This record gives sequence, C-alpha cells and structure tokens, in this order.
Amino acid sequence: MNQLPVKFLEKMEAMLQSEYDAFMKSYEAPRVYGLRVNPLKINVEDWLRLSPMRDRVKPIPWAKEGLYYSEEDRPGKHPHHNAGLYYIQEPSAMLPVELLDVRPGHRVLDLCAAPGGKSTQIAGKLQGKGILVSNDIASERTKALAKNIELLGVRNAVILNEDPSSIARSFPGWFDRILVDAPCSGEGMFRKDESMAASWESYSITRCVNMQRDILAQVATMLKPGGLMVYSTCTFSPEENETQMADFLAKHPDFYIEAAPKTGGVSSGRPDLVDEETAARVGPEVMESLAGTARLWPHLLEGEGHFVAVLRRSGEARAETLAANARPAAEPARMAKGKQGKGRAPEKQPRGGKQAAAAAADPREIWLGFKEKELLFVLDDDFVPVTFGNAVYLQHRDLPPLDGLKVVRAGWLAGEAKNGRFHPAQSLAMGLTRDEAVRSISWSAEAEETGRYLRGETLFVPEEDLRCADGAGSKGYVLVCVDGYPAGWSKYSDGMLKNELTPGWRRL
Ligand SMILES: C[S@@+](CC[C@H](N)C(=O)[O-])C[C@H]1O[C@@H](n2cnc3c(N)ncnc32)[C@H](O)[C@@H]1O
Repeated sequence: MNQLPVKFLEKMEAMLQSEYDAFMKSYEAPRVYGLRVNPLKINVEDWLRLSPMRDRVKPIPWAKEGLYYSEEDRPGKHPHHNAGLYYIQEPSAMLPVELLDVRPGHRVLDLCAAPGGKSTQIAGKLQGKGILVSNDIASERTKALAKNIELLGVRNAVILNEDPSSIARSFPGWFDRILVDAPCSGEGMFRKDESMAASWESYSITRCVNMQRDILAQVATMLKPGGLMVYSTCTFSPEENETQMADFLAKHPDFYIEAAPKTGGVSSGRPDLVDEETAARVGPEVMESLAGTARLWPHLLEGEGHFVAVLRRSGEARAETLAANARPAAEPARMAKGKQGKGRAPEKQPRGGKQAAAAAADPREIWLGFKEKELLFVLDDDFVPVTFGNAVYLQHRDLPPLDGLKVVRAGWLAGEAKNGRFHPAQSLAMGLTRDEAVRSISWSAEAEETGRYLRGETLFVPEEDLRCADGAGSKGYVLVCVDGYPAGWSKYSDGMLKNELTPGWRRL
C-alpha cells in the first residue's frame, strides 16, 4: 500500500481514537475478494457442486448468495463467468441490496447503477417478476451496466442514461424500492484501489456532498408511500454519510430511518460525528435515529469501508408534489447513443399492440416467426414485444411511457429484424434456459470445445451431439451452453456449428 494522504490519516485518527491502530493494521492485511452466485441461473449449492473453487470459498455473513474466494482462483477467467453464473463484487458492496428488502413483483429504481453490481443483485431478488429501472448519468458507464445486466440473464430491466430529475418527472410515486448508491469520495476503497487514495486530495468532499444532495432531492417524489430507500457510499466521511442523512430527514419529514441489522461485524452509524450546527438544526429525534444506519469498517469485518442507511417513506402521497412533477408534453423516447441507438431516428414507442397493423414488415411479426421456429419459450403475460427501429425488446406492460428519456435498453433485447430475418441478440441467449431453445448443445467448463467456442471459433460437431426438440431438424439456431447454462448462439448446418457469439463477448 502506498502512502495514504496525511489529512486522511489525521481525520481517521480523530474519528476512531482507540480503534485507530487496528484500522491502520487493516491496510497491511491482504484485500479480500467476493463473488455473488446468480440466483437467476443457479443456486449456491448447485454452483458449489459444479465449481472447482468449491473447497476454497466461504460465505459472506451479510449476503445470501455472497462467497469469499481466493485470488488465485481467478473466477473472472472461468467459463462459468461467461455463462453468467456469478458476479464478482467487493463483499461490503453486497450489503445495501440485502437491506433493500426487494421482493418479486416490486418496482425498483437503481439510480446510480453502473457498472451494475447492485442492479444484478436486485434482479436476482426480483426473480424476473416486477420491474428494475437501472440508471446512470455517465453514458460510457452504461455500456458496462448493460453488458452485466445481459450477462446475468436479467429479463425485466430497463436501462436509462438520465439525470435523476428527468426520471423523477416520468415516475412520480412509482417505485416500491429505490437504491441510491451515491458517487462519493471513495475513502473506503483505498485498500482495494490505490488510485483512489492518490486522487483523494484533489477531490473535494464538499463537491461530493453537493452531488449527493442534488441526487437525493429527486428521490423523495419517486418512492411510493410505505416504500423503502437505501442510501449507500463507500466512504468514511460523516459529511457524506450521517450528516447527509440528517439533512435529508430534516427536509423530508415523511421519511424515517429503519434500523439496519448489525450482523457479521457490521457496526452502528455514528451520530456523534455529525457537526453541531446540523445536529441542532435537525433535532434529537433525527439524531438518535442515525445510530440505526450501518458502517462497515475494514478492521472489524472482512470487507472494505462502506456506509448504508435504510429509510422508509411513511404517510400519504403528496398529491400536489406528484402532480407538479408529471411531465406535461410527450416527447418521443430517445435511444441513448451506443450499439442500439446509433444514428437511428427513434420511433414512437408502440405500446399494447397499437401499431400491430404494420403487417409483415413489423419487426415484432418477424420476432414472433423466429420465436415459433427456434424457441420453446412462453413469454410471461406481463411482457409485450416493443420495437425501437428494427430492434425488438420484451418490455413489462406496467412501464410508463419512456417518452423523452435517453433509453439504453427498453427491456430485454430479443434481437433485430433485418431484411425479413430475425437475428437473436446475445442478451436473448443469456436470459433463456437451455430448455427454452429448440436446439442446444452443452459442453463442460473444462472441455476444449468450450474454450474454442468462447474464443469465437467455428466448430465441427456430429449431429447426435445436439439436443433437438421433438420433430425439429438439426439445421438452425443452436443455444450453446456451458455445463447446461447458455453462453451464446451458434447456427448449425451440415456438421458445422457457425459461431454467433457477439464479438465483444469473446475471449481474447
Ligand atoms: C458508486 S458508483 C455506482 C456503483 C454501482 N451501484 C454498482 O454497484 O456497480 C456511483 C455511480 O453514480 C453515477 N453518478 C454520478 N452522478 C450521478 C447522477 N447525478 N445521477 C445518476 N448517477 C450518477 C456515476 O457515474 C457512478 O457510476
């Protein structure tokens, strides 16, 4: 570990006093590594049976599917990673979603979501039921967000690239759960990422506080009365944590802190660190409740530094605020720049079959033809196909119009219709199970064919190695699986399995 900034050390000593030495010792300890098994694909027990890492992992006490692993195992290089069986995530970062109490059917907003660690965790808890709106203001970062959501096979997410105020106008009082995993000064990550320590001094905490305040100002009107919001940071600075929460609670008397369970070495929040002026302004009741927030200290548990607050909104919806926020005029949705939206004039979004009369050229008709021929999959009644240009998405019926918003993914991307043919997307393969494809092939993670497929090679395989549905010929799309879990498409004809794995998804 390089030298930590002196100002940071002085601040931590004042904050931790008798615990300061233990805190400093934690910087000499090796960092810990975590992964989360993806319950959309596999449960922990089944994954342990399959995985060569089974004897070297141990549970993360506060995360249901979380496991510590050894660095030498390099799970990011294993084919199970290409099949979306787990997400690599810093252990402390798994707590906020565990405390968000997400249930299947909820409408959930992840406001600062890229690169998607917590969004994929939320999706696991939704189990395909309900809606996840996953947003990040940084358009570059939404690419990794979209890839991770697709890799883990999430079917019910919409990905936006918006300012929180625009989302607030489109979703008044709409969400059951909101996660604000705020941009912060990152003090808790100095051990994991030394570059954060290097940039800390040039990064002002005041700037972070203001940014967080602006984000939080938009959240209150989007949460249903009775709904839960979790606010989290990866910093120790009280200005961005307890003080930020005190300020929010003073401005929003219809919100209150719910005490976070302190399991596995998680500690209480520190109201004593809030400055006197704020403490006097917000009053004793708010101050007392701040002890219910959670701090994760690297010297008290196996993980990096984090802060988590769970807030519930009580009372009735404030109709006048919600009405004032409703977007007056409909502008068409814009696809954010990137693979799906590049250079394409956005179409008015068809909803509920209004434009079904567009007949044979309608990409949805071409999708339905493909689905009939190549898939055994029954679309949940809650989802409908919608189009953006030639792209077909499967979108939840309850989603309000995305008019005027920058949309990165309007739902589960099924593919694109071109010249009357449907080209299934990588995201479709990742969201299916093996049983939902007419044709499939599966090799073990160790098989030579798996490595060759993941590198983008064409393979020659005997017809009897394919699994084909009754009555289906061998020619056509084949879902390629690793140990039975989809990793991408290929096309079979005369013994040749033509590789259809999307180039950006191939192993180098
Ligand atoms: C701590 S990171 C999020 C990590 C993410 N939740 C995860 O688990 O992978 C904070 C994110 O907030 C985004 N961000 C910064 N300002 C924002 C704003 N005003 N609205 C939405 N997102 C913002 C940043 O681009 C960054 O990706």
